[in-house]
Amino acid sequence: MKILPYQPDQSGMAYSVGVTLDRFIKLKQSDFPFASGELSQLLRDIALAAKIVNRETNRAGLANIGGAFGQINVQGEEQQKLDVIANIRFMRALSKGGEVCAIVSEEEDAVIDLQNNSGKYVVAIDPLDGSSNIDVNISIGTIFSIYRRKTPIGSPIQEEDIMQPGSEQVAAGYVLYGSSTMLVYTTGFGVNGFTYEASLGEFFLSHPNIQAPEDGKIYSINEGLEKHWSLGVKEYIDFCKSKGYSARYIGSLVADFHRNLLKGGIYLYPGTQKNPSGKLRLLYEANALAFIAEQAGAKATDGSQRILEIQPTSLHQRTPLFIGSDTMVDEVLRLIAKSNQSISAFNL
Ligand SMILES: O=P(O)(O)OC[C@H]1O[C@](O)(COP(=O)(O)O)[C@@H](O)[C@@H]1O
Ligand SMILES: [Mg+2]
Ligand SMILES: [Mg+2]
Repeated sequence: MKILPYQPDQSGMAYSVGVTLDRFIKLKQSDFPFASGELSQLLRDIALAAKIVNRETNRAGLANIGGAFGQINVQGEEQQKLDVIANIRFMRALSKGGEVCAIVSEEEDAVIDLQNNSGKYVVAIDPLDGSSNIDVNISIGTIFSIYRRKTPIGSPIQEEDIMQPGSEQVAAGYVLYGSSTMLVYTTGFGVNGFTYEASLGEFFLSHPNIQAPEDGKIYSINEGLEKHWSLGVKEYIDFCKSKGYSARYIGSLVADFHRNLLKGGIYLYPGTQKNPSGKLRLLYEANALAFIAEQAGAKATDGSQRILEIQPTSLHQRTPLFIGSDTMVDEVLRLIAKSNQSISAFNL
C-alpha cells in the first residue's frame, strides 16, 4: 500500500481560501491559557448576527427595510428601520448565545440585563453605524466592545460592570457592510480581518495581522462644521491641505476608519463650542476602534488623552475623536496643545 505525504497544490489553478473565522478563533484560543471557550463562542455569535444583518443590508432597497422607523432614539436621532432590525438581530444572537449578561446598545436607552446567571461578558454595541448612508447604498457597519463583568457571575448587574474604561476591553471589532463584507477584530493579540464569502456562508481570513501605516496622506472630517472647529483643528486641516493630502469622508465611521487603517490616514470628529464632546459615543464607537487602532500600531485620542483611558460616567456619553496613523495623530495633538497654550497665554 503506497502512502505519500500531502503536497499542497502549487498549480494555483484553484485559489486557496483563507482560514475560516471559526477555525481561526479555535486556533487563537490557545493564546489564552485559561480560555474556557466562552469568548470564542461570543465572537461566533456576533459573526452569525453579522451574516444576517449583511443579508438585510444587501436587500434594504428591495424588502421595504429602508427608510425611517418612525421613532427617536435616546440620542435624539430618528431611528432607521435597519438600525432597529440590526439591534434586534444582535440582541437575539447575544442573548441566545448564553455568554453575555448585559448589553449597552446605541438603540437602547438603558442597559439591557439579560438575566443570564452564567453570562460573564458585557457587550457594548452600535448595531448599525453610518445610518445616514443606509438608503443611499453607501458602506455602513456594526461596532462592538466586549468586557468581562467585574461583579460575581449570577449577581445583579452593577454600574462597575458597565462603566469600564476602554483599556478593560477583552475584545473589540467591527463589521463593514461594503463592496465586500468584512469582520475585523482584536482580542489584544493583534488585529485580523475576515472577508465574507456569502455563497459559502463563511468569513475567511483575508487580512492577517493588520498593521496601520505609521503616517498617511488622507484626512477624514466633516468640513461642513469647519466654522465650529477649534484653532488647533483648523491649523491641522490647513497643514493637511498644504501638504496636498486627500480629503476622504464617507460619513460612516467604520468605513472611514477602515480605509485609513489600511492605507494610512486620520479620522477627526472634534468637539465644538456647541458640542464640546463632539458626536461619537465612547462606549460603543470610540472604545472599540481605539482598541483596534492601538493593536494595529495606530493611535486614538480625544485631543488630550488616550480614548482607552477615559473613565465612562454615562451610557451614551460622547467624546471628541482623533484616530489614525501615529504621526498624523501626534501632529494634530501638537497643534491642539500649541493653540491651547497660546489661547491661555492670551487670556492671562
Ligand atoms: O453627519 P456627520 O455629522 O458628519 O456624522 C457622521 C458620523 O456619524 C455617524 O453616522 C454616527 O454613527 P451612527 O450612524 O451609528 O449614529 C458615524 O458613522 C459618522 O462618522
Ligand atoms: Mg455609529
Ligand atoms: Mg448606529
